Amino acid sequence: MGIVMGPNQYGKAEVRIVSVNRDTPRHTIKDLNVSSSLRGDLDGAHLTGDNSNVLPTDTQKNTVYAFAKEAPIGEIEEFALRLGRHFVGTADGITGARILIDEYSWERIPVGGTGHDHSFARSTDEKRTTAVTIDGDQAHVVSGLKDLIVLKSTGSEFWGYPKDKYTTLSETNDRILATAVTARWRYLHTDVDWGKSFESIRATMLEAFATTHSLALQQSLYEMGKAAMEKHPEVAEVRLSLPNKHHFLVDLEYCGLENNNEVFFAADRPYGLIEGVVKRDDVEEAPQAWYSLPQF
Ligand SMILES: O=c1[nH]c(=O)c2[nH]c(=O)[nH]c2[nH]1
Repeated sequence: MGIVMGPNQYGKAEVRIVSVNRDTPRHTIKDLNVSSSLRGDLDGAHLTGDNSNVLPTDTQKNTVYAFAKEAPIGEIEEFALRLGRHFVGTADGITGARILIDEYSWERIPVGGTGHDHSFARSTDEKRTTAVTIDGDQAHVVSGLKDLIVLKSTGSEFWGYPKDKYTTLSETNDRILATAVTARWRYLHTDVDWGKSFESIRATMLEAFATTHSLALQQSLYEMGKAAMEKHPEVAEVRLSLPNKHHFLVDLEYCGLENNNEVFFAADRPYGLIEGVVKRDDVEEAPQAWYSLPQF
C-alpha cells in the first residue's frame, strides 16, 4: 500500500488573444480565449520536482500568441488542432493535449448603411466554442456554442406532471419559453468544413427551437439535437444544457386589469436546468474528458 500520483494535467488557462488581419484596409478580427492543458510523463514533476518534461505554462501562452502571427488563425478548430499537435509532437514526455477555445463575436459598426472597415461592436454574449483533445496521434473535436439566448412568446405548454402536497405550479397551455443555449457536439472525424458545419448546426437548432410546439423544454432539447444530427452525419452526438428562464405572469387583478398573457416578470433565479445528450444509437460513448468538463 502506498500513495501514488493520479491523473493530472497542467497548462495555461484563458489566454486572451485579439488578432487583427491588416492585409487590406478592411480589417478582420479574431477575439479568442484559449486554454491549453498537457498530459504525459509528469510523475517526476509531482514526485521529485524533476521538471525536465514540464514545458512551462508561460511557454504554452507564448506559443498561442506566436502561432497567431506565424499563420492565419482560421477556424478555432484548426487553430486548436495546430496547437495541440505541436505540443504533443515537440515537447518531451508530453503525450496528450487539450485545447479549449471560446470565440467572442464582433460585428462591423454600420456607417452610412455599410459595415465600417475597422470599427466593431460586440452585439451578443454568445460564444462559439471548441474543445480539442490530442491523444498521441488521435484527435477528437467537440465544438459548440454557449449563451445563445432564445425566447418563444407562445407555442409552449407544460402540463400533465405529477402533483403532490408541495405542488403549487399551475398547468399551462400557453407560456413563454426562454433559455440560454449551451450546446456541444462531438465530431466523428476531423475532415470537416468547421465554419460551415458550425453555422448550419446553429441555424438548424434555432429553427427546431422556433418550430417545435413545446410540451416541455425537455422536448425542445431533443428536437434541437435531433434536427442537428439528422442534417450532420459528421456529428456523433449533441449535448445540450438549457436553463429554463422562467417568465411569470404578473397578477394585475388587484387594479382591475386582465393580464391575457401579455405582462410577465422575468425571474433570473432559481431556474430549471434541463440537460441531455442526443446521440446516435450505434456510436460508442466518448470519455467525459473530451467535453471539457471538470475532471478533478
Ligand atoms: O419545460 C419544463 N420542464 C420542466 O421539467 C419543468 N418543471 C417546471 O416547474 N417547469 C418546467 N418546464
